[in-house]
Amino acid sequence: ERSTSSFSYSSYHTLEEIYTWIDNFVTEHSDIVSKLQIGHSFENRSILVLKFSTGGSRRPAIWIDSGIHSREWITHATGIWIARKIVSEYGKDRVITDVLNAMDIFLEIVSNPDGFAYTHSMNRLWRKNKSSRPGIFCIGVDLNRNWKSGFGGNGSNNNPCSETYHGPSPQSEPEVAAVVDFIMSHGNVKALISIHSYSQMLMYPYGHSLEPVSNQEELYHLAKDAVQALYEVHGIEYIYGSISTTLYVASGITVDWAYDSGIKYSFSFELRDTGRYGFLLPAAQIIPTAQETWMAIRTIMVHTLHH
Ligand SMILES: NS(=O)(=O)N[C@@H](Cc1ccccc1)C(=O)O
Ligand SMILES: [Zn+2]
Repeated sequence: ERSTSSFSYSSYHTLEEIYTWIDNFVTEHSDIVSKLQIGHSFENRSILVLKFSTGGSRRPAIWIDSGIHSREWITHATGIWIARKIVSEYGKDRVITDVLNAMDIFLEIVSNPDGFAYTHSMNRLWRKNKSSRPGIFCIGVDLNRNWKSGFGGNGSNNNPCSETYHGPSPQSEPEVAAVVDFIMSHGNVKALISIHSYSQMLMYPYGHSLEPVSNQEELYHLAKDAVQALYEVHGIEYIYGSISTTLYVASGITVDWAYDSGIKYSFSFELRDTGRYGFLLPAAQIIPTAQETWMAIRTIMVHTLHH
């Protein structure tokens, strides 16, 4: 269809519908949004990033990704809603206006397009990407275990048939390499937010070790404030803390790589719910989830702007 006005933000969508929405969204908001292609997936689908910018060149930036695990459909839906929220709040909400007058925002809504397409076609609960290699008869690498920091450590698996298979080497997967290349060449990303589901948690590094990061106090208090802002929207309670102490040890994860690459405000969300529906969260919860998640992300953005 020609415009986003017929797009339902309270429904789940296919890859094709999301990519069409992206094109219409960029056309309708070309003054502030542009579409970047940062690479191709294993099965040769485009890897797309929305850039929100009000000018300048290579401004400090905030990176947000969703959908790294393809079955976590609430995260893509939240990413789409957040894209629209950013453009609707610019010029209205003082905080977002200040953020966008000083920083750029990059939003990668479908970080695992092959896996996402597969959840619509063959297996709703597929998690990994769809890479295959000679002599290995299980498909896919866990894109949240393929990053360099702590690669191959505890909380990742060397078995290609495992759901947490880390892949043959760090950044072996094109979906990870594309993000690493983009963020490293940009060189001015100040915050990274990687969105997963489910468990209702807001976490920060490290996942691969129990040792606290240098700015642990700051991240703890920022997470606390973000979770409070989230709670005030619909009364949903999140827990927060470092990944390894709050959830479990996980190695080769996005936020550990980001942190070790100098992005000192790196967070990972686990959105709704706590297990009643899990990955099959009803569409009726998309907008409430996005609304509350936005308030937490907004809290992180404004802290990043001022520090
Ligand atoms: N989304 S999930 O169910 O896969 N859980 C995540 C938990 C997680 C999220 C962020 C960093 C490390 C670990 C996972 O990758 O295991
Ligand atoms: Zn996940």
